[in-house]
Amino acid sequence: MILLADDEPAFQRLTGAWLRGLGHQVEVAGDGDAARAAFAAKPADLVLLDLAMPPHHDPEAGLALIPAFTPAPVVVMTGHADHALALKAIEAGAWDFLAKPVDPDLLRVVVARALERARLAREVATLKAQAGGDEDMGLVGTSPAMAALRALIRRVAPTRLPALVLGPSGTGKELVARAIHAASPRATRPLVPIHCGAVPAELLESELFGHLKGSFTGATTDRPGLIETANGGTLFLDEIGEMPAAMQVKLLRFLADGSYQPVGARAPRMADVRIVAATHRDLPAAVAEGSFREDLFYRLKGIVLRTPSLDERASDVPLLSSMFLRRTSEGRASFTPDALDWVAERRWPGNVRELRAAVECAAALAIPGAAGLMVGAADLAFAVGDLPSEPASSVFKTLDEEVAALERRRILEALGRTGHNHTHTARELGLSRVGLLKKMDRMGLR
Ligand SMILES: Nc1ncnc2c1ncn2[C@@H]1O[C@H](COP(=O)(O)OP(=O)(O)OP(=O)(O)O)[C@@H](O)[C@H]1O
Repeated sequence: MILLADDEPAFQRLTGAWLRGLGHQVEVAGDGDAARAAFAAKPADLVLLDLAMPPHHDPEAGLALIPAFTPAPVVVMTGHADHALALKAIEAGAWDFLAKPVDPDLLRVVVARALERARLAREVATLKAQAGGDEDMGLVGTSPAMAALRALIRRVAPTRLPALVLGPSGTGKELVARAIHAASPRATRPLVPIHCGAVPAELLESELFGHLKGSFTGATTDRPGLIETANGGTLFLDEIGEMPAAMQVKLLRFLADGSYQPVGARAPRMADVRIVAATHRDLPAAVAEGSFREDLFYRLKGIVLRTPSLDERASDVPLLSSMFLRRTSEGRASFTPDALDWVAERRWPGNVRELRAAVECAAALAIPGAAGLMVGAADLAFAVGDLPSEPASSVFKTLDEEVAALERRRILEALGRTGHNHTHTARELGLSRVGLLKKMDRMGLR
């Protein structure tokens, strides 16, 4: 189906007739809002978009609309002299452009190419999902707990049910959300993550639902929210337990009937979005103490998936460690035999995230020897701060070298803890963000 978004009735009739004559189904929308609503109700395979439509008649507003149709290819229609605008549209994600008045032969070719590209993208995504379905779905581990988790993901993925991922910090809840999306029929559409605790409460509504121009100071253009961006796909609400009470009500409404209201909009809009939420918090306890709405909890918990702590799947630790080492060193480093025993014996309260940071940090600190880059137990112990002395594989010649190694270690550890968030890392280390970035540049860590 092709969505033809243009406000001129004569153009709608003529172009619509050409396209139908070529055997396509056509849906017509006369302004930006109608185009979005039509796409939300039934995502088209291709969008033909006039950039200057009501109510703004402003090409910039037209450009801002383009991402709303992801992943359908968008062909923009511009005036003959509007080459610069057409190029801007391509930069904004449009697939191609047609100059008005549209030449029917060119229209036929451009439409056929765009539809073919959409078909190929769908095919690639389906093949990827099928191939991934037989493998580890991005979740490394052969323990029974991981096998059970993967089996549940495969059963849940094809449904529309909301999923709630619970488990301690650093156990792969976000990976589970990604795996559900990738194995679902929505895989060709976007997966949009948002960390509910990281966005200030007063901005969260506009971030999720979008806003209209002029709805508050600083709202200089219409801006789609993450729900609109995720249309047809999946919205991952990370740390749902941090969601402010006022937003919990609005989210509940969206979960109940798929409707939401952008800030400043008069009428509600609809979107078809699957929700996957996650938290390391005890949500039933939050419900019991009144900080999380009970009705929202029951809506979210369509299916509950639990990510096991590393303690519950200790047999996976060596496999995960080897995988992280291979990835971080691009296959150039290996563990000495004592290293794998060491990782298997140690407790990992920060779970996979801590293990990953330790391996990456040890690999970065290890010094190549005659046998290549070998990472030993002492390097790992040094990396996690279990050993106050220097790594076994290195001998510092000068105070500067020792200070540099310490600096590097502290930065890598902090990056690991904050999930590579530069602002949080800088704050933790008492540096300015720019100062941290400069140091990382100097150390080749970016
Ligand atoms: N089974 C796994 N296989 C490979 N990598 C994993 C696995 N589980 C976790 N990881 C890695 O561990 C890190 C933490 O994972 P993730 O962010 O998904 O955890 P989380 O449970 O969402 O944490 P938090 O509750 O702190 O948000 C990531 O780097 C992720 O790639």
